[in-house]
Amino acid sequence: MQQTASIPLPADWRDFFALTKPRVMSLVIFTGLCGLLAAPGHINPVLGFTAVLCIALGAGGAAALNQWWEADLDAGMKRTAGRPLPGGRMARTDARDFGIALSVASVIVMGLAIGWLAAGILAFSIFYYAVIYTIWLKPRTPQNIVIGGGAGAFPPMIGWVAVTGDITAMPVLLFAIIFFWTPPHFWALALFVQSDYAKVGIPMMPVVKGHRSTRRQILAYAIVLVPIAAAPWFIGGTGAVYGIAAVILSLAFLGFSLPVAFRNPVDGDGMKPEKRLFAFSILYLFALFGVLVADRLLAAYGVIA
Ligand code: HEM
Ligand SMILES: CC(C)=CCC/C(C)=C/CC/C(C)=C/COP(=O)(O)OP(=O)(O)O
Repeated sequence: MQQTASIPLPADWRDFFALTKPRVMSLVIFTGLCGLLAAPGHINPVLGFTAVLCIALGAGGAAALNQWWEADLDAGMKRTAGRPLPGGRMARTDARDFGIALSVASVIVMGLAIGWLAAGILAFSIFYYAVIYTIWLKPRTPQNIVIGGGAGAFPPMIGWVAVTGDITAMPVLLFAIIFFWTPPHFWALALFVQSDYAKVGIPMMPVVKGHRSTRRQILAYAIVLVPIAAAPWFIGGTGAVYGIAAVILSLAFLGFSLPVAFRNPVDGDGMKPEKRLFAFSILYLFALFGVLVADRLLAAYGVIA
């Protein structure tokens, strides 16, 4: 519902910053930066910085549009009730305009400074998150984050394409890694904030199919992630440093998923395995993409073949 002008709206720059979901987007930006640094070829550092800035602005803009659309839902959940819109610190139209401005600016600057293929993928991922996921899938299907997860998987591809100008097997594999990582990442969290989603009628997997089915699906995605994460090495796109680290990290991810998969929680047990899996999912992606870049730098400086 639109807030009335009589309500004081003391929004300052901190509220606009919060609207970009900076903590979540830090990993989105990091994977975009790693895609750019791991790509073969050279990009002028100023242009490289511009490309990453555009990914950050686009992701932040999409996050603002997500919160513009979901202000009423966010007001109903403990985890999100303090955000700038449900907190009553910002007019809803301001969030919408801010989101549109960031999104449009990011795509135009990316197109003019870097290239229109990277800009096109950026525009599509903004549309994917703000419209396909937020407006269409999220309120309709428990597969919302499986399909919608595609939006968050594009940033490394955008970074890569900013350097090379074309889409090859490697950026597609980087996309696939985040695509298969997203369900265990999110469902681990959904298992311990399930009552919040149920309260506002969002059909997240644990709410619709129950926790047992969600747990088994987490395991299935964690299993598939092992070969997918190692695939850049199998196809010769990286060296053994990445390959071995990818296998170890992915087996650890599987190790964190196993206790979640076969657990039957009781009230008040703290949901520790689920919380550990969620925390490790974030560490996993930071580490995997970090090693991807390290592997490339080691090869570039002749430390490894
Ligand atoms: C559709 C896909 C996804 C969904 C539904 C999802 C959902 C969530 C939610 C609800 C949180 C809790 C954050 C909060 O309290 O506001 C979270 C945290 C987080 N997500 Fe995701 N996520 C998705 C994909 C991604 C992707 C693609 C990335 C990065 C590549 C990512 C990175 C993070 C990080 C870093 C956090 C921790 C933020 C913190 O420390 O507070 N997520 N995610
Ligand atoms: C370049 C570009 C556009 C990148 C987009 C990156 C992207 C899609 C990230 C998804 C991560 C995210 C904030 C999920 C939150 O889900 P939610 O919005 O359902 O969570 P909530 O319940 O906290 O609102």
